[in-house]
Amino acid sequence: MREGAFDLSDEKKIDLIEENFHQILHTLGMDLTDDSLKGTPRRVAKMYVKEIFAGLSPKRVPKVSVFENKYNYAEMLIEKNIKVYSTCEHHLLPIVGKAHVAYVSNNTVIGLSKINRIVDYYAKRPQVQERMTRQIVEELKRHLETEDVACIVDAKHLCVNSRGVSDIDSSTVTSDFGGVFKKKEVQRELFDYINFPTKFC
Ligand SMILES: Nc1nc2c(ncn2[C@@H]2O[C@H](COP(=O)(O)OP(=O)(O)OP(=O)(O)O)[C@@H](O)[C@H]2O)c(=O)[nH]1
Ligand SMILES: [Zn+2]
Repeated sequence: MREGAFDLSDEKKIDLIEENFHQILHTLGMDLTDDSLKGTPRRVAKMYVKEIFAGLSPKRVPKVSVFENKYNYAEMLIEKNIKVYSTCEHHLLPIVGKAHVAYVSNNTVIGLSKINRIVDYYAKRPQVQERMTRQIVEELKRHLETEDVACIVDAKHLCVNSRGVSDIDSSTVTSDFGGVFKKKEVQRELFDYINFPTKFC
């Protein structure tokens, strides 16, 4: 991350990005007096700062309370099919997919939704999938005070699916296996749970 980037307020960032997007669209020959286009530079700026790149701001890191594992639950816990909406940093096109996160408690547990929130926080940046996968695991290791954390991400990159090589069906799988998840038999158990057909209706 560039030094000093956090010194600017969100409002200032939106103003500057708006100006630059105005210039980009103008250069492309778009008529920025047109009703439907004239708000676009500011809309894009707001979307970057407040939505799709909101995870660049450390003040938005999810607050995670940890609890003692009073349930004496000693097996792996998996939060699966977590939605991933991210943006590839090479082309600024969407990355859309699912993350599956697992951990084995070292006497510490966290609220389930915090896992989804951590995934979302690191997704909301210009990303590469490999880095995002590792960041999710590192953040959870820190809160849970254990190495026994794993994350698998399966996502479609629109920069691959909709332009360039234009391969609509391909997706990218990344994984990070910490501690006990380095063992093949533990990974197999994790894959079985992920592939378990969860149907509620
Ligand atoms: N490793 C990795 N590569 C990615 C990710 N997202 C996009 N890419 C790739 O980053 C590469 C950027 O390569 P360049 O050759 O600089 O870009 P380009 O000329 O537009 O490449 P093409 O996409 O092949 O047209 C492309 O191969 C993308 O598919 C990611 O999350 N991880
Ligand atoms: Zn890309």
